[in-house]
Amino acid sequence: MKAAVVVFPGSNRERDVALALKRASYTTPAYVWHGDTELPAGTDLVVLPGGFSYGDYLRCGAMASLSPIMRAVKDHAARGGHVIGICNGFQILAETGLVPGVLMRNASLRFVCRDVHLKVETTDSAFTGSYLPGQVIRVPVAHAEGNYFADDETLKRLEGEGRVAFRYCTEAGEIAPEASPNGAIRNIAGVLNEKRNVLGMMPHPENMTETVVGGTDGALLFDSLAKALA
Ligand SMILES: NC(=O)CC[C@H](N)C(=O)O
Repeated sequence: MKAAVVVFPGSNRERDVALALKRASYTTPAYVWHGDTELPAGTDLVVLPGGFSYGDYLRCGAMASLSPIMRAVKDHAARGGHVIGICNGFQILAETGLVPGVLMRNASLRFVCRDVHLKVETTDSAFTGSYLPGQVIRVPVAHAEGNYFADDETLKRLEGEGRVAFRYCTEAGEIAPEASPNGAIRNIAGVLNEKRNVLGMMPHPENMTETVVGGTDGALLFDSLAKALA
């Protein structure tokens, strides 16, 4: 799997995600500067990492969505290439329209940094194929604008097409509003696009990939990708 990690001014998880990808695929990802206009030839997977692109000015992800590289990322996705946006990367995907919905300020109006539980709602994607259906995993969140919202029509389509990838839940797997760190509608933590080749998610699987940092539940996402895009 050939992966490219896009670096924006203010990204901060690019090395974490590169390490997680390298561990899963035994291949070192390329870093691509946001001002570049082309992806490395043969790129299978584009990663938009977490962070504070452009200092979160205007709205998280709004300015980064207009970076020169995003045209190449859109073309890659249109050709069926895979794209994952994590946290700030999800915000950038939502701003570009590559995934539906918006990320609003957390309901608490506070930055929330803690572990959460997620229910894997679909294993029918290159990102989630190595999980068990309905598996409850623990990964961290660290964001101020992760409050997912979409209109009723969009939600109906997302649910009907099995495109909600992850939902915040309790440790026992209950989809309870109090299990959500940000007030996201229907506890949605991650969504797929229509062709299922683009995933946006707020939590950070790349920060839960080794026991020494608290667990390995996030590693399966990168294993899924390494297998699907081998
Ligand atoms: N860790 C992140 O990517 C944070 C995203 C964004 N800066 C926010 O606070 O919502």
